[in-house]
Amino acid sequence: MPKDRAIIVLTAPSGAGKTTIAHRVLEERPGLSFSVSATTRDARPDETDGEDYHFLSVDEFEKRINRGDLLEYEQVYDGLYYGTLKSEIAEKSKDGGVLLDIDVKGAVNVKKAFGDDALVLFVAPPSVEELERRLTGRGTETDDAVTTRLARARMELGMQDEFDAVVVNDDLDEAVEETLSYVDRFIQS
Ligand SMILES: Nc1ncnc2c1ncn2[C@@H]1O[C@H](COP(=O)(O)OP(=O)(O)OP(=O)(O)O)[C@@H](O)[C@H]1O
Ligand SMILES: Nc1nc2c(ncn2[C@@H]2O[C@H](COP(=O)(O)O)[C@@H](O)[C@H]2O)c(=O)[nH]1
Repeated sequence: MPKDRAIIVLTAPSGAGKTTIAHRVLEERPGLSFSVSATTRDARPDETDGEDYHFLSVDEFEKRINRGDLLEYEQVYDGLYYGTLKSEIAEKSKDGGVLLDIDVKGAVNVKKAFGDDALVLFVAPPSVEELERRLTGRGTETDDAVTTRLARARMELGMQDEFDAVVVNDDLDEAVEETLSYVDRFIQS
């Protein structure tokens, strides 16, 4: 029987490919909804406010924290805030399931909050060298930002055993298939 509430989290070091996998999973499973996070970073050229993120000022983000609107939040890189809005989870988790694309510490907090109602998949890059190639190739970060993200990645890779399963994103199609099989099993469990 399908679950009453389903929270699926893709977490990974920056650049491992979780957003790419998340988009493919949402295309393949249209019943799932995406949890649109709030952030204080600037939108990238291909990003849309309200679809990829809710882009907020620091002042607005801090007001939301003080109002208790956030399920979890982190200052992930360079003091930028990223967080999951409770309002994104409340209905979507009951209505076909919700997919979160969040950092590793946030994923630990979501698992603590939701226990068996949450499936947390760690997306691992095939190697740190490939992670660096992907981050550099994406062209969205400065060289300094790539260095910061890689330093954090080394710590995050050491935490992969804390999650429900690890999907190695080497061949993208295979990683998407593996993710879908975990998602389907979880939703039906
Ligand atoms: N299997 C793959 N093989 C080669 N390139 C890939 C693969 N998966 C993703 N990429 C590429 O790697 C880059 C990083 O992917 P993506 O933006 O999805 O990572 P991310 O984990 O969501 O990063 P962030 O946490 O910074 O948002 C993108 O340019 C994407 O096209
Ligand atoms: N703890 C949370 N982390 C989040 C959330 N939304 C996104 N993220 C993570 O931040 C980094 C950087 O993202 P980028 O889009 O600037 O490359 C990445 O690991 C995201 O997964 C959130 O709501 N909470």
